[in-house]
Amino acid sequence: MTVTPPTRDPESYVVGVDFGTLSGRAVVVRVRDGEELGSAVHEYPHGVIDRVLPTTGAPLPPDWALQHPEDWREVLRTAVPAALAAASVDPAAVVGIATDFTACTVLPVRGDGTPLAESGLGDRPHAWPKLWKHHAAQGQADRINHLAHARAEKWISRYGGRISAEWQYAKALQVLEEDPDTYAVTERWIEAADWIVWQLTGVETRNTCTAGYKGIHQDGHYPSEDYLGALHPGFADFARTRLEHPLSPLGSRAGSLTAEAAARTGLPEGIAVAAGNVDAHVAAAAAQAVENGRLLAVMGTSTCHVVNGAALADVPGICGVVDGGIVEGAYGYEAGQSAVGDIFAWWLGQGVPAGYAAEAEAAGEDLHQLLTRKIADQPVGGHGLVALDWMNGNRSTLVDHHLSGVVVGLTLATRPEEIYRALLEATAFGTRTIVDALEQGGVPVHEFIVTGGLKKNALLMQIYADVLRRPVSLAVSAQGPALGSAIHAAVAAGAYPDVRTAASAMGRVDRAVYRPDPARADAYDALYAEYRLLHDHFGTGPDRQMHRLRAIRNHALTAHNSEV
Ligand SMILES: Nc1ncnc2c1ncn2[C@@H]1O[C@H](COP(=O)(O)OP(=O)(O)O)[C@@H](O)[C@H]1O
Ligand SMILES: O=C(CO)[C@@H](O)[C@@H](O)COP(=O)(O)O
Repeated sequence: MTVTPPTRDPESYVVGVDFGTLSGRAVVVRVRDGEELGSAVHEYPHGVIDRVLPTTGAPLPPDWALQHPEDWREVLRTAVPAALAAASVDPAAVVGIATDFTACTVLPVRGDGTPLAESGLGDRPHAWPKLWKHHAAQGQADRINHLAHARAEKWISRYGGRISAEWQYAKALQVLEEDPDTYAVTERWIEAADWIVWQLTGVETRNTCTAGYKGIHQDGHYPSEDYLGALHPGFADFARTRLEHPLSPLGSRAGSLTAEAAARTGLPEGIAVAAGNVDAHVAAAAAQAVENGRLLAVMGTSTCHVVNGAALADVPGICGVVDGGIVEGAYGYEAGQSAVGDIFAWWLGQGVPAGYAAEAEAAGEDLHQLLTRKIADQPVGGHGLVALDWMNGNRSTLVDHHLSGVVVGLTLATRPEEIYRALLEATAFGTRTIVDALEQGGVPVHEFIVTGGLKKNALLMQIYADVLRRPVSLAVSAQGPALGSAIHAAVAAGAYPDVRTAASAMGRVDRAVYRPDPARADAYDALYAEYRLLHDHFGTGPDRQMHRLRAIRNHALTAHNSEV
């Protein structure tokens, strides 16, 4: 017997889908007020592919990170219907869907959008989608930056003076140089943010956010053929042949849901599909952080910092500034830390004795909660440690993924929870460096707002308030990016005239939940000074020790892999 779910009509609803690093989350939201009625998560079966290629079992070189397109399609097939069921709304009342993605997660495709990895080239690593944290193109990024400065390319200052190895051009150039046959059959090079919209609408579109921040699209142009050809003669036509496409502004309607996508998701055919977006930028709407000076830190596996400004400023070390990159009518600034929660998770996986796991289980806690509780009352500096937050390289403000982690001050008395706290603090110091760089570069920051999985750690939030000497506001939603996408879906469906209006009706924020304590803030100033000494020594000083160690590692592993 088919049970018809109770319907809350005549309300209308929208669906937001957030494609993260390890899973995709769908949320069903009421258009009138942003109420979240149901959600569902689908973990990617292949997760992050960083050890062996699934098709052949061949080992991947160091610093590689790939994903499987089928994992993303499965989110549409499973999480969207599950969220609809959890919300108990009649699918016929859903008027739009929007998606956001990690970035720069990018893939080579045929002219019809078929991923190369799924069209006969599955045994070639370079045919697979490269995840944002694929860091094996640092050499290409270094050359991109060197040449841009040598030729005084105007756009380089919009990217803090350095393009990251995580962004589109370094990754594409790596394909061309290491697997020219795969590059030759790449008809389009597309952000996963736009590819997923292609799956929903059946037509290719490109959004202003990823084109601007990750695709070096500034003032209406991609980098010139002259510049690209000077990088590599075969790269000259890269932007014209593989990227060029009219751009869709954020919140605009990219197209309509096809019959096939309707069958896959359980949503009505023909509803609005919004232009693609990035997980960090889209979340600003959910946290009411679209007004100038409200900086949103999206804190999870990594942290992205996004803030709008009225004026165009070139800020050294930021990821980028894009006109309308977060919301129309403002310059959107992005900066970031390539690992935050990932660093804490690394430590729990490596450095915690078995007895701690048993203690956590007995207390009904996870290890994050246990270590946080054990160390929460220690006075600032009581562990005698300072760490660098570069275990996944440094995105801002050094833009160098061959930098690595450091913990200074270890003794035989150092406890696991003390290292955990030093790592929490290191990420706060990294954020202080970024906020200071923005302000010194001419981008005012009036408010610091947090969204993402880490906002639930009260010790971490208090450390950020103390280290930054600023109140920390919290987005209300536990699903910042997915709610942000839902807000963009409402605009694309015509329910609101623009994203700002929709954000004020559908977004929520709790202001100044954590306030700085002056004594702790003073104590943190002393530790921050120690952090800066390490930062300058390893990050900008003449001693390139971290780069030498990376080269020694790569040489050893490459030699070993070619022997086995
Ligand atoms: N209580 C906690 N304190 C600190 N970090 C945590 C805690 N619980 C989970 N994490 C970290 O949060 C990260 C996941 O954040 P989340 O926002 O859910 O994911 P994503 O960034 O992929 O969207 C993981 O790296 C995990 O180590
Ligand atoms: O880099 C960006 C956005 O530019 C993020 O998508 C990337 O750091 C991944 O974010 P998550 O940590 O998975 O939320």
